[in-house]
Amino acid sequence: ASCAYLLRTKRRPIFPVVNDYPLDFFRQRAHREYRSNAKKLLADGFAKHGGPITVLVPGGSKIVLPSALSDWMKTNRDLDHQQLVREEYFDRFPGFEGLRAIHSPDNVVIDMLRAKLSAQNESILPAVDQHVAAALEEHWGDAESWHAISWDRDTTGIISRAAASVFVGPEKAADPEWQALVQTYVRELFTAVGKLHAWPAPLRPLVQWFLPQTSACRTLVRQARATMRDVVDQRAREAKTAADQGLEPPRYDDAVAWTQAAPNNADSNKPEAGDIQLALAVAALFTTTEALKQVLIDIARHPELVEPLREEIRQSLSDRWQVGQAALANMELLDSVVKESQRLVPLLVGLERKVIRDTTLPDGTRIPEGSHVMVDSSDMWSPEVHEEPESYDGYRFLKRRRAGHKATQFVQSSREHNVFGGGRHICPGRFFASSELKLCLAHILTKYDVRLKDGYRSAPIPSGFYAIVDPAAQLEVRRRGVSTGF
Ligand code: HEM
Repeated sequence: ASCAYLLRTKRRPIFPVVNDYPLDFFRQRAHREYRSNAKKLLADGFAKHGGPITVLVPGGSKIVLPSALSDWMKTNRDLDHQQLVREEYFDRFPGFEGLRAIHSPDNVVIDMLRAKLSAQNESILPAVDQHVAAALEEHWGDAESWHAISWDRDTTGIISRAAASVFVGPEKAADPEWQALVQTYVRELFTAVGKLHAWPAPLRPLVQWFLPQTSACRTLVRQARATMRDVVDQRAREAKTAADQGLEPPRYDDAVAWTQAAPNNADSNKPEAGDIQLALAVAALFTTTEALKQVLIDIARHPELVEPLREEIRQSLSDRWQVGQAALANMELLDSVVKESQRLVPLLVGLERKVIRDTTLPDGTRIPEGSHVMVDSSDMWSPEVHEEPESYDGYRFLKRRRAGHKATQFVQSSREHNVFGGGRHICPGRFFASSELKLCLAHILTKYDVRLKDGYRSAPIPSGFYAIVDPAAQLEVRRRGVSTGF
């Protein structure tokens, strides 16, 4: 047994290990504690050691640094987020092209998001607004009596369509087949990644050929590529016809058009249009849907927030439902509510990086190449940062904003709230996520009442350093007697 232990321990951990137990030769207890008790492991570890710690996780170990080292992490070029995605999400496997395209060498996806989905872009908002309205009608219906929604389908469906209005454009945004394709891809891909992690690393390249989820991903990539080739070809034909007739070609304001117009479009390294669409869905769908789900649960649990939010939405959009960036920026209480919901889903770590060459902490400790590092996120629920940190206060960030604190807005990442990461890899989709969420919630709160099923208690499900919003939440809704506008 000790030989097994020695074989597994490739290198001695440089920081104290917080889940190393006597006689736990096969690390069963270490992994169990990590999976179900990580919050306490980290809290106790930092209290005891007062500095960086190591946590044993299935397949290896991870270094967690105190949040005081966030700025060091953000600016350190020896640490890389892309390498982490490459290794931890297996982006070289066939079928995972949608993941690979996020970090394609020409950076087409991230450059496009930074340029086109900034806080300034107004032109995309009407399409998002229109698709959110249509998706809500389709998924939540118009029954004026209380009825349960299908929790995952009827939240994912709205975010997916809101995003598609900007990602894939008018031809496919409302197409149920396309919606099913991208949603299934994201689900199968993340499931496949989880399954692959359960296998020893050397076997994964073989195992991936036999998992049903990876096989589904390969099929879906082929379908996405074929569909998007048709869209691109059709647009090229339209442009040619218009040019032949001396007319202006139709204009498109979506990710298909933006990436086609990218300077290196002719580059043979450029990912296919279908891969780009899948990449956008991989980055945008699960994250934003999780945020919507949690805020819906929190609003249902705090009905006292509903009227003030409705009033703020009414004032921001005016009686004519005038959607624009200024209107969204005026929804300060809503912004605070969404950020507060995000604060309490216990994502225990942030700024995950791979060490791509040996690096040195400010105190001189060397961290070797290949290490997996991240920072502790417990400032989000620390009594030193927040009053009554365990309780939900929708006004929390609004009050902090009015009191002159920094980084109080949803899109602002900081040491105390690093849910969007930071430094050169900071989430380039956060402005869009904010617009989508605000528009969804503006429609939902204006048109629907929401509540949790009587007696139902909901809590996020922790899984190691991460957590998912309650996947079985029972949300009931009813249509109010109000149409769009007011
Ligand atoms: C509430 C929703 C979202 C959350 C919580 C979120 C969170 C994150 C986080 C934590 C990172 C890693 C940053 C780092 O480690 O420094 C990230 C990266 C990224 N996000 Fe988001 N994200 C969200 C929505 C979106 C959306 C809507 C898009 C696309 C429109 C998007 C696109 C990306 C991309 C492309 C990256 C990779 C950046 C890079 O590697 O340089 N995200 N996101």
